[in-house]
Amino acid sequence: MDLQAVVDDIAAKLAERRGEGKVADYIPELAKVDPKQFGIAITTVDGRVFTAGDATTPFSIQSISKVFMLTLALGTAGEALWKRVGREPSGSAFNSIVQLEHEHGIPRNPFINAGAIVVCDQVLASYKPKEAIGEYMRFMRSLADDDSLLIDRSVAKSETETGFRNQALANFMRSFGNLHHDVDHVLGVYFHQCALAINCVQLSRAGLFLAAQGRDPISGYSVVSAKRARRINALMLTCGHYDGSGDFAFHVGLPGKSGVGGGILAIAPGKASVAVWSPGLNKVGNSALGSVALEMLATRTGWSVFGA
Ligand SMILES: NC(=O)CC[C@H](N)C(=O)O
Repeated sequence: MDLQAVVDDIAAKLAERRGEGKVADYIPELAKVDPKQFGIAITTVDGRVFTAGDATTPFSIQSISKVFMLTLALGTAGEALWKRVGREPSGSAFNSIVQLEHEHGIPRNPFINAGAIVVCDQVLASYKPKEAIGEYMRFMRSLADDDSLLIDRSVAKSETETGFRNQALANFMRSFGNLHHDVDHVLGVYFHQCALAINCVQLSRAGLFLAAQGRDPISGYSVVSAKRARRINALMLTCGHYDGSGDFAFHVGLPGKSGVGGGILAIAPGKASVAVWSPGLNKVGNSALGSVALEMLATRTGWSVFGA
């Protein structure tokens, strides 16, 4: 299959739809991003890279970071993490608080904000806040095979100043005893992980271990066990798009994780890691054109985990 022709065709077909959706504006710094951008990058398990559009323009990783922080937290806490966070789709918005009261401060899954905040708290059991961010950056640079990755401090600051909802979630969980560290420290780590600037090429490279049974097929480095990679993919499939997870499985059929920066990481197990980016979001907070692009890709490649 000519994957370069596939991504070129997707970018060409979506050219006139650039700007669809609504850029996240609850984080003031993200509201400044030009919505008419679109990029796609595929890194295959045999190390080939195919790109089209704005594939090397950096964007804010936002919630896609939750996949990588979860990987780090499972590395330090192992299965004990699952006592503090569930593995069920929430059927609610990414920043919802409603289930937390009924479920005694235990978030539904690690990919909604409440769950990701618990994951940060878990990482702080092993590292001081600055070290936790340092460890995350070391991990991301090594996975992306790119030492130039940086956190966008203006995005982190913007979210620190306006993250009232996340503060509410963190304080609420603390009241149930499911947050063990200082709320400001936990959120400091969370906001900085979300503020990582990354482009489609770097992101598709960073996710490659999930397409290759936990092992980076290019460096040969074992990131996680095959079982853990499979389980992270399962969580991405069921919970990676919040209240749009069912629809994403229906249309695309790949484990995926979205972020309000407009990026989506999708994993085609045994085949490739794919990153798409377009800042305009649909009503559940997932990239509008990014979702369409991945549906086109899945249709053209037959890569859906549910069959061609
Ligand atoms: N869905 C997202 O990407 C949300 C991440 C964002 N940093 C927040 O906490 O609101």
